[in-house]
Amino acid sequence: MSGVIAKPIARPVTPLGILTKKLEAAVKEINQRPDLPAELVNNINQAWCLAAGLDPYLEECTTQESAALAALAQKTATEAWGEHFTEGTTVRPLEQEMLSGHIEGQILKMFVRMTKAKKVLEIGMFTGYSALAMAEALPADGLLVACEVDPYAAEVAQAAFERSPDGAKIRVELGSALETLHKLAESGESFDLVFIDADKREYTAYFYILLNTNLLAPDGFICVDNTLLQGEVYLPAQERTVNGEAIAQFNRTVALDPRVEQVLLPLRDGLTIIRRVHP
Ligand SMILES: C[S@@+](CC[C@H](N)C(=O)[O-])C[C@H]1O[C@@H](n2cnc3c(N)ncnc32)[C@H](O)[C@@H]1O
Repeated sequence: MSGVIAKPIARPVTPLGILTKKLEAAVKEINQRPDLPAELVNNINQAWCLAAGLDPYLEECTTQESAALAALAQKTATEAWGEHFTEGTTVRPLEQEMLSGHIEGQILKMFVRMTKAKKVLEIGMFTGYSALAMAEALPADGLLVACEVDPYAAEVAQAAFERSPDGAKIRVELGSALETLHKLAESGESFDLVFIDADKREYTAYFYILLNTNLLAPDGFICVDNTLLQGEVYLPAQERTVNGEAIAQFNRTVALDPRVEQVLLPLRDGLTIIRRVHP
């Protein structure tokens, strides 16, 4: 026995991951077909190499995550999330694929540094990977408020925060994100950077609360995860899931709102960056 805990393989949850898996299946198939034209076989093999090589190359060229983040990613990957839900340990069906991870964590961390944010709001914390990544870039007197509805996920996150020198900058708000946002707005809180990553069907409601109150600081930025929703937003509308339709509507809402400017980055499952426009 090696003593190493096996890490379950994560299923692909990004357009690139799904594309790579489909190309891999096509490559297996065509390589057993000597009758196919060599150019077709070559093109499909090259397409697979292009797709499969991108994420590992991004990993290779991006600053390594801290030991605390690596340990948290490992802990999240080895939790029995399916059993936790059926046994009632979690109140929501959670899965390891929800964790943003190394590249997105480093991007969010970079945004905190670039914007010189001192107060960050995260809507949807899960086990705390993105919260801790952003907290690592905050100044010593910075604050990150993280909203999470699941007590077990919050417990895993809190344990990781206590093991990190940057964990003390994080305040967890347990409960429904919408209720927490109203409470924060009523108490006059304001944030330089907001990361939206909770219930996809509530994204538009989060967006409106942030813009209609002072929760988003006048020069603040909003980062929104999963705005490509595994490609569903640009694939035929009749094949969309409920979440896919919710994100497609959210993207339209943002695009039509004259109070903001935005860009959708094709990073992982899509990351939209939004800024309030000053007339
Ligand atoms: C995709 S995960 C967040 C991943 C995390 N940001 C990260 O990068 O590791 C979404 C989280 O939002 C939480 N969530 C979903 N709906 C929520 C709600 N209405 N209020 C608060 N949290 C919610 C889920 O329990 C889950 O932990």
